[in-house]
Amino acid sequence: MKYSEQINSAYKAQKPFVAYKNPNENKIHVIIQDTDELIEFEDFTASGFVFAPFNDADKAILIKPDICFVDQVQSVDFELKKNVYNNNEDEKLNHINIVNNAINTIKETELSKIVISRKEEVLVPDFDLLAVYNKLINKYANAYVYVWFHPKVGLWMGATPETLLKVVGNKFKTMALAGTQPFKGDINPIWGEKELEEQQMVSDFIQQHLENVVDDLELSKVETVKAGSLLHLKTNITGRLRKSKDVQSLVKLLHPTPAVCGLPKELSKTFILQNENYNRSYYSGYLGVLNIAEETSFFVNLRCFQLLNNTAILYVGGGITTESNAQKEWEETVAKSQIIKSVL
Ligand SMILES: C=C(O[C@H]1C=CC=C(C(=O)O)[C@@H]1O)C(=O)O
Repeated sequence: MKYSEQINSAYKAQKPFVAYKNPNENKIHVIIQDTDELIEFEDFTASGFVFAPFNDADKAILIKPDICFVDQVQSVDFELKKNVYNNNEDEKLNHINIVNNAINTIKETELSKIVISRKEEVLVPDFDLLAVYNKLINKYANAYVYVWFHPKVGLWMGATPETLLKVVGNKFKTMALAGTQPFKGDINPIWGEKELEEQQMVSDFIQQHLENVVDDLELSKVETVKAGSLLHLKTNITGRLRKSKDVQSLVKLLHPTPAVCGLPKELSKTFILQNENYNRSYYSGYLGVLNIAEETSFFVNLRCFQLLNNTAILYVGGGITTESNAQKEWEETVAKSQIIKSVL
């Protein structure tokens, strides 16, 4: 069977499933659970597909790998929708107010970065799961592109540029991702001080925290990476785990990353939970395979949406520092929302 048939039949039968494509791979992996049991994820020695929320207070879910399947990506020809701008003045004002509040808080406290996000609703009366998923796969080759479904939770889909953690044996990889500018044809553009500093903070944080729990920690030079119509700054980070059970402590250290939460972690998380005025749910959580074929690969749930009846709920955010400009931060979230809107 093709992956499209696997996905369609699991969805129709209301079975929990996930399909994903790793960055720069031409394969779709499908994992299906045979029952509709909602399995809470707590045990890092388990095997399956993890779907974890931003806030640990919410439930992380495990899909059991009862059926596993790999297939080639199907290529599709299509036009991306252009300039699907958000003209909702209330949403804009609300976001700008929270961003200004974050900038003032950073100036007055020991916080140096807070990631502020928002959600946006788009009506999708003729939503076609496979058509949208195939567009995301074909458009975002270097992203991790997934569709996840549980009959007791709902449907999520996304194309994320951020790896939380990849562990094979005792070797691990992670990344420090931050800073955004639109791609205008040059893959090596000049970056502003705000973006360079923001990314450096993320790198420093990861380095300081990992030094105590891993060996041979190495950080690459900062490079520019393309995520659809956007560019980000990234440092690749590699090392060796001291004990295999350290995966759990590594996840605890890294999640939520400064790319989705802020610095210091607990203070920025508290600010987010008290001020964002909505529930991020699984946006900026993490997802991926745990102990399947000796591999654990988790990605941060960015550039994603949730399907609720006939509405796609998109989630977008950006890192705020003292150098931020609230109007520009709003525009950055609008640009990020295009990644999803252009395929809906
Ligand atoms: C929080 C998001 O992006 C993060 C990842 C890369 C660059 C980011 C930035 O420039 O602010 C964000 O930290 C999002 O897409 O919702």
